[in-house]
Amino acid sequence: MQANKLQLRIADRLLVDGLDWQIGVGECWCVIGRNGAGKSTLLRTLVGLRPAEGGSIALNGRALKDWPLQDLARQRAFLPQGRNDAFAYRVIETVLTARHPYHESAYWESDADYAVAHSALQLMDVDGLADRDVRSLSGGERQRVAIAAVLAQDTPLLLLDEPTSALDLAHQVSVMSLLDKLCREQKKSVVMVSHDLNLAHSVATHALLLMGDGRWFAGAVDEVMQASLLSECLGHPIEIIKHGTRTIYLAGDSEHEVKKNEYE
Ligand SMILES: Nc1ncnc2c1ncn2[C@@H]1O[C@H](COP(=O)(O)OP(=O)(O)OP(=O)(O)O)[C@@H](O)[C@H]1O
Repeated sequence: MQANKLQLRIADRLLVDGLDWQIGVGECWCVIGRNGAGKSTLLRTLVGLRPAEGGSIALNGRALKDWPLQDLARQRAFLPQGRNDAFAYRVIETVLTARHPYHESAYWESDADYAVAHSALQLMDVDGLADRDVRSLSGGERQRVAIAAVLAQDTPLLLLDEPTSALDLAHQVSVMSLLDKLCREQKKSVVMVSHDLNLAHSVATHALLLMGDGRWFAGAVDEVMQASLLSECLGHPIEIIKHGTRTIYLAGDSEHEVKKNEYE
């Protein structure tokens, strides 16, 4: 996926200005920024759920707006930030809806669709909940079912808005290692929003920093996830500690606050 001179605005605020960005095969991008910086707006624009205010987006060299919806649904899957379950669907049914892009004329899901859905639920450690009403799930269980649906859509590009929100520590780590595996072994591309710098750094190959005033920085994680840039981006001092091969990000002393959030 490629963004050219992308501009995003909401009301009188310029969120992203002139974004030139290429998401390559097998890359895992983490989008970082303060609350309200425009991360979800960017993901929703990349998915095609809202128009850009300027510039263009292309997928496999073809403008996003020129893709038929069914074809697009075979190329990219989206995990939005929140869910509101109005109806009493079973868990397996919510995951099976992700297989609709593959139904040409068939009305019912095939055995193969069930197999894909169950295997996605297993990967997320929620296969035992397949027959439960989604409205009865805990927040973390519901989030894992939603990620299972994204996996069952089986697309080369995954756009995930805070995939680890509501997950316990063990499941945060297992989701990150699964994303890492999907990128490395299956050459999927991932774009995820995360507020957890350590988790993001553990899996991301690249990072996009949204500064909240239209400016942005994109590049390989170690180029972009630097203390000074992150501190400015997040409006709070960030310290970096090297521990063996690991890089650990810590929130610094707030007495030395970097720059107040001007847009809240
Ligand atoms: N429909 C809308 N009407 C007015 N303002 C909106 C609308 N949608 C989004 N905004 C504003 O646009 C800004 C960007 O929102 P967005 O959801 O993209 O932020 P974010 O970076 O994802 O934040 P968070 O970290 O809190 O999820 C916010 O200030 C938000 O209040």
